[in-house]
Amino acid sequence: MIEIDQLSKHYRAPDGRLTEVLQSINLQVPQANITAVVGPSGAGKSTLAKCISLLEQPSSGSIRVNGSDLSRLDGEALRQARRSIGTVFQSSALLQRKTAWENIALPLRYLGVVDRDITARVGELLESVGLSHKAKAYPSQLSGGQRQRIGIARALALRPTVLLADEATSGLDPEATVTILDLLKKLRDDYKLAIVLITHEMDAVRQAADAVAEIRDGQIVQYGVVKALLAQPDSALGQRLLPLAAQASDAELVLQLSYRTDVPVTSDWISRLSQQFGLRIDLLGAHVEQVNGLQAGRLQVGIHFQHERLPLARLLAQFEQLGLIASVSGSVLPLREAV
Ligand SMILES: Nc1ncnc2c1ncn2[C@@H]1O[C@H](COP(=O)(O)OP(=O)(O)OP(=O)(O)O)[C@@H](O)[C@H]1O
Repeated sequence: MIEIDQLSKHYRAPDGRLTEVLQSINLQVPQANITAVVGPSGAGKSTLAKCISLLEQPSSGSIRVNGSDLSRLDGEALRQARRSIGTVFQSSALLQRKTAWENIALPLRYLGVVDRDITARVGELLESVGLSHKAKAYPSQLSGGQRQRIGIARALALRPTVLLADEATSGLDPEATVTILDLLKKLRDDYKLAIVLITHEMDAVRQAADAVAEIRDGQIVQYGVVKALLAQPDSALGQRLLPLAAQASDAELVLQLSYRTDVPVTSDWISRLSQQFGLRIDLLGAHVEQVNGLQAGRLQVGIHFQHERLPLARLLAQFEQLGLIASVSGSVLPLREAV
């Protein structure tokens, strides 16, 4: 488990002025969990990654891995501590003149592990990233996604409990991205890894993350469990996880809907509701996907009341029964009247 507590980082410019890059960051990633950190360019993601990978010392605050504070160490203690955190970056940074096998073996060689144990461990790692057949290939003979998988195997060589993946899928094609994200999920489950996934791609968050934190101007401005965010029609992060392009409507009431994650939504809900309450329901936009084995969806609908106006609370309750959480995003009626 990694616990980041009140982490701040500032840089001092040559003229003595301070630039506050991270301010009081709190983030916990338990074992067997992938937490994504998203945010716009310049928000502080790379600086956070450097602090987690112990390349930079925090100005204040702590970073604890399995209870021990790694942020105040130096020398041999720091070298030892680094082993509990594996890192993969955007470019897999493999040595070009060494084979995939030799690249993975490097951290073990530096540590003085005996040859027989290196052979066993590298074999195991190649298998866990699905590339046993590429042991003898050089990086130039591998695809971008395969290089990244070898980079992940190397990051895991010393059996870390935390894996930091900093833009690990940026620049990969969609197919390779899916392979890497599936691999991260498998490693999370097999090795109970706490994975910090730094990314600017919401697709990656949707496909792989259990939780997501949004960082802006050096601060965490939103945090949530992905499953819960997907079921919140009015959460900004949830909306970005399942972005929706909806057409305009002249309906009396426009509702945002999200699938509840605990009740399956039947495909005929529009006709059922329409018939039951004499409504015309226009589907203005929809984004429905499987997310971590769950059917997740965000929809926008326009409601025309054909007969009497149904009280809003009653209508929302009907949606909820059908497995849809609704919130009002537009109404031509004063809402008081609609209620
Ligand atoms: N060594 C440094 N000295 C001074 N300012 C720095 C230093 N490193 C980063 N910064 C500043 O800190 C802020 C955050 O930078 P950082 O690289 O962490 O952002 P980021 O979220 O990773 O952006 P991107 O997605 O573009 O990589 C930026 O305004 C940057 O200029």
